Amino acid sequence: MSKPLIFVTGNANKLREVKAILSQGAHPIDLESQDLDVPEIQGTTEEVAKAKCRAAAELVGGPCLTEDTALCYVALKGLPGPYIKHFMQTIGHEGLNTLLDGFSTREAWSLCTFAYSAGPGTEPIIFEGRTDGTIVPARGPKVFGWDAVFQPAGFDQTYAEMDSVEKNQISHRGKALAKLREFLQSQVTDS
Ligand SMILES: O=c1[nH]c(=O)c2ncn([C@@H]3O[C@H](COP(=O)(O)OP(=O)(O)OP(=O)(O)O)[C@@H](O)[C@H]3O)c2[nH]1
Ligand SMILES: [Mg+2]
Repeated sequence: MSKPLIFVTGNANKLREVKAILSQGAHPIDLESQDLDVPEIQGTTEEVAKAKCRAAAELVGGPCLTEDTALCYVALKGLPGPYIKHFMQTIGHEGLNTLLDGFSTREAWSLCTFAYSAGPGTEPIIFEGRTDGTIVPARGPKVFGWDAVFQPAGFDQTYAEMDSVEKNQISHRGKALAKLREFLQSQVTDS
């Protein structure tokens, strides 16, 4: 390869290890690094939610709304959090339970984050709703995400066992939507 390959990273330790390995062998790879600010969806629920909304606004080319849902374990200081989708797809309902084996608490909270952007380049506004509960062996229909393993505090049913009206009244999403609705309605003018 004539031109050096650009490794986009701001991490000097990564660069050192990658350079060391790629410079070995019959065809050493010539690397250069550039510390560029590229989207990397990792961080707090708020950071992930805002990044999603910014990207969506660019694609939509105007005002838009996004929503990101997190499932946060007390024992894991809030993880899996915004990464719950990948956890759910990989380890399923059973894995979401066994993940907590050996910990002293199975408490969790579900967190919904709506993000509204007025358009590309404008900072998203966040509306959050949180419901505390416990992770339990799956009960009820397994039609929506991790509904079957989340039992809200003060109830003896999982989200999956509740009817949708009851769930919406107490859910993370229901609480976030109440705030979002107030905001959106306050934006409406009579003109
Ligand atoms: O049991 C559940 N009760 C809920 O109330 C709920 N809300 C979302 N989810 C799941 O949690 C992950 C979030 O990921 P997520 O926010 O990125 O959503 P998504 O990728 O499905 O949609 P979107 O990103 O296109 O809006 C996904 O696996 C969703 O299926 C829920 N599961
Ligand atoms: Mg998603």
